[in-house]
Amino acid sequence: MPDPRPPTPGFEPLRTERFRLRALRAEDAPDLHRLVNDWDVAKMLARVPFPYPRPLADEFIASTHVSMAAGSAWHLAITGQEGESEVLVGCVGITRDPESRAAELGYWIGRRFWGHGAASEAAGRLLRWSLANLPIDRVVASALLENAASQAVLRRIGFRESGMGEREFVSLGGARPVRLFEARREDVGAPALAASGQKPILLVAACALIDADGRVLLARRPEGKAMAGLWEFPGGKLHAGETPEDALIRELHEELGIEVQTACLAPFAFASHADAAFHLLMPLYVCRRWTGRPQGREGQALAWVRPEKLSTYPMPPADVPLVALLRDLL
Ligand SMILES: Nc1nc2c([nH]c(=O)n2[C@@H]2O[C@H](COP(=O)(O)OP(=O)(O)OP(=O)(O)O)[C@@H](O)[C@H]2O)c(=O)[nH]1
Repeated sequence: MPDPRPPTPGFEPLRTERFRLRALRAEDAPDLHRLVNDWDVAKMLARVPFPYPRPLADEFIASTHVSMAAGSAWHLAITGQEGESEVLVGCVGITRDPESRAAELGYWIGRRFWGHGAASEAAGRLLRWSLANLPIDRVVASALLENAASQAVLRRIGFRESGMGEREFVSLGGARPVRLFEARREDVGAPALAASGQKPILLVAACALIDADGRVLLARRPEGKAMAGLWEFPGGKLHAGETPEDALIRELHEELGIEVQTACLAPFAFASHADAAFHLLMPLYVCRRWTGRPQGREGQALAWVRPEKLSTYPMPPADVPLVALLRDLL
C-alpha cells in the first residue's frame, strides 16, 4: 500500500510553549481552507482572496515545499494539541528578499484561536529563528492601518514602527494604507538592559583558531543568545576563579569538543566595547594547535574563513577592530 502521507521537506519543527511550527502537509489543506476562508481573517491579509477557492489550499501548500527547498521562504503550520489530536491554529511565514539581506514576516490565526497570544508566540519564535539562522540582518512586516491587534503583536515581539505605506489587498480589491515595521538583531531577544547607570565589566575570553591553510574558525551565535545569527570567535564568559586561559580551554571543549593546552594559547589583542548593559573586555588569543576536530556541539554553525573573507561575515561590533588586526597577522 502506498504511504498515504506525501513527503514534506526536512524542516525540523520549531517548538514554543504551546505550539509546534512545522512544514505544511498536503492533508492540512481542508483545515487550512476552513480557517482562512473566513472574511474576518482574509480581509486582513494582502495576498489572500475571498472567497478562498478550496484548490488554492493545495496549490499553496505545494508551493511552500518548493520555496522551502529553494531556501527562499518558510511558510509553516502553527499547530496545537487538543487532547490526543493535533489541530491547525494558523500559519506563519518568512520570505527572503533575494536583493537584500532582509526578509518579510507574515501570519494569520484562525478566528477560534484569537485572543490567546497565539500570533505573538508563533511569530516571535519564527522571527528569532530567522535572525539566528538565515543570512539576513533585518525582518520587515506590515499591518493594515485599522488592524491594531496585529500591530500590537509586532510591537510585542520586538518590531519597531518604520513608517507608513500602501499595499494591494486582494480580498479588499485594491490598495490600502499599512503601517510598516522592522526588527533587527538588537531589537529581538536581547537581555533586559541594566537599569543602573553604572555598567559592569563583562570579561569574555575568545580565541581565533587558525588552521594549516591560514583560515580562521568563526561560530554563529545560536538562537536564544543575544545577537543570535552573528558570527564570533569561539569563547565565553569567565567563571568565578577562572583565568582567561582556563575559561577558553573549558569553552573550546564545551562548544567545539577540542582539547587545547595553555601553552598553545598566544595572547593576541583585546576588545574594549561599551554594550547597552555592560562594558565588554575581551582578550583574543590565537591558537594553531589543538586536538580533535572542531564541531558545533551546541547546535551552532561553524565556518573556516579565509582572512580576506572575514569582513563578509556579520560579527558583533566589538569584533570588527579585531578582524582588521587578524588580517594583518595572517
Ligand atoms: N565568545 C565570544 N563572545 C563575544 C564575541 N564578541 C562579542 O561581543 N562577544 C560577546 O561576549 C559575550 C559572551 O557571552 P556568551 O553568551 O557567548 O558567553 P557564554 O558562552 O559564557 O554563554 P552563556 O552565558 O550562555 O553560558 C556576549 O555578550 C557576546 O555577544 C566573540 O567574538 N566571541
